Amino acid sequence: MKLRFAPSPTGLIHVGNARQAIANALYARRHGGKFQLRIDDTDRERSRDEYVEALRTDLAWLGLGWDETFHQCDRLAHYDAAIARLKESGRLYPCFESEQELAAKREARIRMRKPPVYDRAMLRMTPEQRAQAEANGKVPYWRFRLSDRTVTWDDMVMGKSQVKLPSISDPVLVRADGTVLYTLASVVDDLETGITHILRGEDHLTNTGVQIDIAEALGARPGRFAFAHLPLLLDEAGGKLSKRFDGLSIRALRQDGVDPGAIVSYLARLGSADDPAPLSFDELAGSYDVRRVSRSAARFDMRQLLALNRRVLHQMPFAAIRDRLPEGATESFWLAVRGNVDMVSELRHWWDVVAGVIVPPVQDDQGAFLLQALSLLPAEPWDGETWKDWTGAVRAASGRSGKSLFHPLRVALTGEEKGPEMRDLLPLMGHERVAERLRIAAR
Ligand SMILES: Nc1ncnc2c1ncn2[C@@H]1O[C@H](COP(=O)(O)OP(=O)(O)OP(=O)(O)O)[C@@H](O)[C@H]1O
Repeated sequence: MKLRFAPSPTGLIHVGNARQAIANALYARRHGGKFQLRIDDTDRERSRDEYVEALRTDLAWLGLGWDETFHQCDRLAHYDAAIARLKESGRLYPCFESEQELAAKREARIRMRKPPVYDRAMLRMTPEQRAQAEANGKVPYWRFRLSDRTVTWDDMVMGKSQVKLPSISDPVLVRADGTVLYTLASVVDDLETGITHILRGEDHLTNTGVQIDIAEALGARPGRFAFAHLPLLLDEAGGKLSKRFDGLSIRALRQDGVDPGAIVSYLARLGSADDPAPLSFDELAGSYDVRRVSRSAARFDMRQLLALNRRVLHQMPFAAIRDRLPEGATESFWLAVRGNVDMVSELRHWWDVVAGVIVPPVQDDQGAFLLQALSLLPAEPWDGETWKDWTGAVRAASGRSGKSLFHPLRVALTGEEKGPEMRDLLPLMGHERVAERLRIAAR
């Protein structure tokens, strides 16, 4: 068994693309198959090396390793061989119509209330007419003659699926400059590199009908591939995601400090019968079933992702996050703050609170109270009991309790209204820092 993720390097991958990559990787892991990363870079105008680099980095960051990888551009000779075979069997035929001619034909068909399907005029050309066109300096591009049938398959997500080939225009597979189009290159690679299962977005449904026909024209047996078409992921407003706007790119989520494990957990189960839960890749793979993915479009919801991110961080051991913590951060720091952060990027602030410099806000009318609290601050060493002992003494001396006791102290020491337990933070801050902040806040 072998699966593949085959992005075109035309932009930063977004959560929709990542959902497909994750589905393929989980399916492969679940069933002991291989996972291939194929770079679909035959469109030289839109493909960029920096996006190849970016997508490798993003997939690796998500923890999606691959067993093999290649660029379509390195396999041009294989596509040429397939093109030669299809020409020989008469399935590829040369065309000379210009864009304008085709547009005019389409309009005419629409006016006659006929479907705007290519009329195969070029298939009826005589050899003399072809020779004449070429003598006039025209260079042909090549269309694939689709079979006159309805292609059906049992889709693992969409169920019984079909594409009526007569209602589709014969696809162009070779441009006039001799370069191959994705539609053919993809089939050649899937056949020659032993792909068995194709999980991809439902934007490929019609393509699948066409590609099954091409695969069979190249000698593949019917049913050679198993297919699953996952619904497209929409943004929160129900709009289409695009590699051109990078708001929901994996890169942006990474820069915002979202944990890769949370992204994978979220996207693996979003729009399926299973609720997203903070699970490791292996745990997700253990129960992964693509048939449980819903047929309707799923919406990406940032709040749900952040809620999951919080749960992932909450249970994360120090060793797993050490590299992403601010320099010098200790295990006790992590254990103190992990239950209170939505994103890794917030850790910088909490590290400054316990080990750096923050400027606490001046609190009106609290000066005397804060100085009184300062005078009762115990000497070090401090531990998990110090906060309780200290505030107990402050309560007795000031007569305050509840919010009026704790709130001014928390704000003076952390600059925040809410946050991790003060009993955990206090020993990390140490006497000198605490005393200084009380003094500043009391001014
Ligand atoms: N919004 C989406 N939700 C889910 N899957 C998507 C979405 N957009 C693309 N995909 C899937 O991502 C995979 C990678 O495809 P591809 O790189 O062609 O993405 P694309 O975003 O459609 O890019 P391009 O605009 O360059 O064609 C395909 O399986 C495709 O079906």
